[in-house]
Amino acid sequence: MWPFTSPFPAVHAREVPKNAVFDFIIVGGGTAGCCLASRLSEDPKVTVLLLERGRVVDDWQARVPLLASNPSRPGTPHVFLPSLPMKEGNGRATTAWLGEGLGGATLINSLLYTRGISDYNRWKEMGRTGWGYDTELESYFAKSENSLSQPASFRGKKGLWINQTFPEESVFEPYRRINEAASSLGIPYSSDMNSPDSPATCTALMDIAIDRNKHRHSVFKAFLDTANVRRRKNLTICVETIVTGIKCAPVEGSARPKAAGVYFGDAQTKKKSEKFFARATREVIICAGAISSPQILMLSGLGPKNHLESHAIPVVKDLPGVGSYLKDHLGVPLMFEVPIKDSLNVFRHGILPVLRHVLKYFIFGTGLLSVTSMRTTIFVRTALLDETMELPSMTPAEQDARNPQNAPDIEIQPIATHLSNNETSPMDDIGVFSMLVTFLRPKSFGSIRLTSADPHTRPAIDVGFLTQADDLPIVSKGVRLGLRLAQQMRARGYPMGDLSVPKAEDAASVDAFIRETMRTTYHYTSTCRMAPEDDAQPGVVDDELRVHGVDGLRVADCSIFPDIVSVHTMAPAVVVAEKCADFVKKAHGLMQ
Ligand SMILES: Cc1cc2nc3c(=O)[nH]c(=O)nc-3n(C[C@H](O)[C@H](O)[C@H](O)COP(=O)(O)OP(=O)(O)OC[C@H]3O[C@@H](n4cnc5c(N)ncnc54)[C@H](O)[C@@H]3O)c2cc1C
Repeated sequence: MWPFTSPFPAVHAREVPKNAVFDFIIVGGGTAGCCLASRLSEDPKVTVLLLERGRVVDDWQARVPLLASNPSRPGTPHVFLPSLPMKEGNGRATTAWLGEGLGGATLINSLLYTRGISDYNRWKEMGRTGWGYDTELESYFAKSENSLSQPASFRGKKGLWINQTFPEESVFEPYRRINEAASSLGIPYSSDMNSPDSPATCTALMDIAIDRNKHRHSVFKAFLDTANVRRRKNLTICVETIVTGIKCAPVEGSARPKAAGVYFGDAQTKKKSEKFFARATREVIICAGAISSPQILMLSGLGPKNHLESHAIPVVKDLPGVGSYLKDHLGVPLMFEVPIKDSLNVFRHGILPVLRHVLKYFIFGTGLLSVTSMRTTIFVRTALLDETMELPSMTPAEQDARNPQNAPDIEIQPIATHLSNNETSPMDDIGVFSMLVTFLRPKSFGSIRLTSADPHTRPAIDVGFLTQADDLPIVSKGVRLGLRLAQQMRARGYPMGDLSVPKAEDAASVDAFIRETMRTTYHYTSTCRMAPEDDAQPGVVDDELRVHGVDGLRVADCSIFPDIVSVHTMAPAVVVAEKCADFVKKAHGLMQ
């Protein structure tokens, strides 16, 4: 039992034998990569190499749900990457945050498990065969999860990845108060927002990926459990290793090159001159996330021709879609002063609250440390709201969560702390409650571009927020909904002072506030879209995630989303991996 468990069986780049050969090589041991490595290595006859840039992080702090997501904690496996200046955001940058370690973003994220339903039916309407929700993806969601709280038959009970709800939402008074406020505006409550029968516009208690011991259930812990990995002699996990490119070799008698293997090196930049290569006899699958997957493709000569030539990278295949359609959910934080006991900042007020919650966690598995900072949420299709931000009664057709027309376009995420980007803030010492007004259906898109042909240099991130005119009015309505919720909370006697809100509620003041405060919510997608090459926004992979024009090469992570989903992106990333595993097994005659 932890802390006496044996160390995780991972190796480093220089320990992989020279000219090693594997059936499958997976690039990136993040959310999708861990799941895929687990599925492919279930078959002892195939060999799998998983290469991950970050470390194995499995100390006690990494297991405590709340602590692990604190970037100021030394040892948090993450990187911050400032974006390019936002043209529509007064030239400010926003900071992308990535989890870098075995488990990827699930090492540091809020663990909220949201499926999205109509999103996949929209993908199907866009022409993506095999990606609708009901008959095509629901079983994959169920396969990966073990839902401890939700009884419905479409929720998985035997999967490796545990999630549960925490009925203690009232730990923070504002969470209970905001739900009451939403209800007073006519927004219905859903007991399982992942149900196809839930109203699409709703408030909900979230499912959170936390195990029975109240430990963070990252995909690393779920899919690559130490004992399991030890038994799998056919799975090699290589960490602190950066993949620098894919070798695409010509194939005799074919116009299409084949992915023959992977170049990699030590992720420590000081040792970057050491170079290694491993050969893949069957496939290479890139799971490096929506920021890095397009970077790796471009470094390998797969991307927009002119861009590759500008970095003197020989073009293997002109793929204009690589990195070209980055989508993300922009967030606008509204912040209010509340009593300190109702805020996570209570931890900064003396040792007693800290001791109380540490004891509660380690003795009973309860208290603030046992859950991440979010518990409830509000999803709204703003077109349904009237001018006063109230929701007139919805028809059954308007509530149908399967219908893409009904997908929410705004989420109001209640968070019991401030959302200042500064390392220290005057708001550290007072009670703060934030509503992160999150825009779920952007038309705007940005891009990922190389800044150098050196794989150790991070790419340029242009988030592209609000570059399409249709987006701002919806974000503005979302902000006004947030302000109306605050008004309702106050009207019911909850003391809230304004800390960061628009100066006034007229359109100009709200728009100015949005431009001054908008930021990423870390849901990067669609940089290697699943779409045909001749799509209006050219695709990178086909409906079975194979890279156009190259054999033996797939991409499987959030980058392949044909369009961003209107929920959080962790569970959808896992479903992409589950689906990819079956594509691969089928293609190589490995289906049981
Ligand atoms: C702070 C934060 C909070 C979030 N909260 C939630 C939430 O509560 N719920 C939710 O649903 N979503 C949340 N998200 C989003 C969600 O977690 C991610 O969108 C999703 O997990 C990404 O999965 P992925 O497989 O595409 O990429 P990742 O999980 O990012 O995995 C990519 C992996 O590839 C590795 N890699 C990259 N480049 C290389 C290379 N060159 N060589 C080798 N390895 C490489 C990386 O180190 C990483 O481990 C959050 C994200 C963040 C950052």
